[in-house]
Amino acid sequence: MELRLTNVAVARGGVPVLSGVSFTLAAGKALILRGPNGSGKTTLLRTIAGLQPPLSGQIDGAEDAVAYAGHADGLKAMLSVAENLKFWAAIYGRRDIGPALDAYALAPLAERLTGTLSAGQKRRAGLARLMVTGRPIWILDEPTVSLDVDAVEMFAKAVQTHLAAGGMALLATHIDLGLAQAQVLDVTPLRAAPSDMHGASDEAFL
Ligand SMILES: Nc1ncnc2c1ncn2[C@@H]1O[C@H](COP(=O)(O)OP(=O)(O)OP(=O)(O)O)[C@@H](O)[C@H]1O
Repeated sequence: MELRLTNVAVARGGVPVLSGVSFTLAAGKALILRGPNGSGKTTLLRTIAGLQPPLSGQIDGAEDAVAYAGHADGLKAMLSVAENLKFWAAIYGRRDIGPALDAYALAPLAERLTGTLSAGQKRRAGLARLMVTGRPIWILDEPTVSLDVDAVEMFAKAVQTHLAAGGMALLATHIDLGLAQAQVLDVTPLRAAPSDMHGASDEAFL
């Protein structure tokens, strides 16, 4: 199994931000997107995750294979950590949340409402979500925001374990996670967009 992008172009707010993106990600491999703020990393990741269509080009291997962790943690504030993880596991027809709790040292917080967690604790619970999905391709947008040094290590270990089991990871991050298997893709924006983008938005809720 592999993820393949062929000549993909993406837009945000109706304005093209990236074009000509091609790569292949094989089982056990990671790809790190690098580029300045606003260069289109999030837009590309959202497109691969199926949250918006590409402008043009071909994306193969993503359908039913992707678990996405964007800027939001994807947690229900009024559910506990364990309830959130069980909810996500159930969506993907799974039950076991033990390894995810262990990987992110969440057992002591398992019964806490996620709305009462610190930012870093929430982020750990949000990342643990990916593990319970059983999906092979993890798509992660700035996953280490709010994480302390120990939590970054937990995350790097979780990704390494996922890759070692034949999974794949696509990450927008500026942190060195020590992923020996990682390729780096430098994202170059088509043009400086802000002046073109007055009032344009493709989000239902901002
Ligand atoms: N909801 C939106 N509606 C319209 N335009 C948007 C929206 N979100 C982002 N943009 C614009 O799209 C372009 C690409 O943004 P994107 O978030 O993909 O960049 P990024 O590389 O992920 O940036 P960062 O490193 O700051 O997270 C930017 O010019 C941005 O201002």
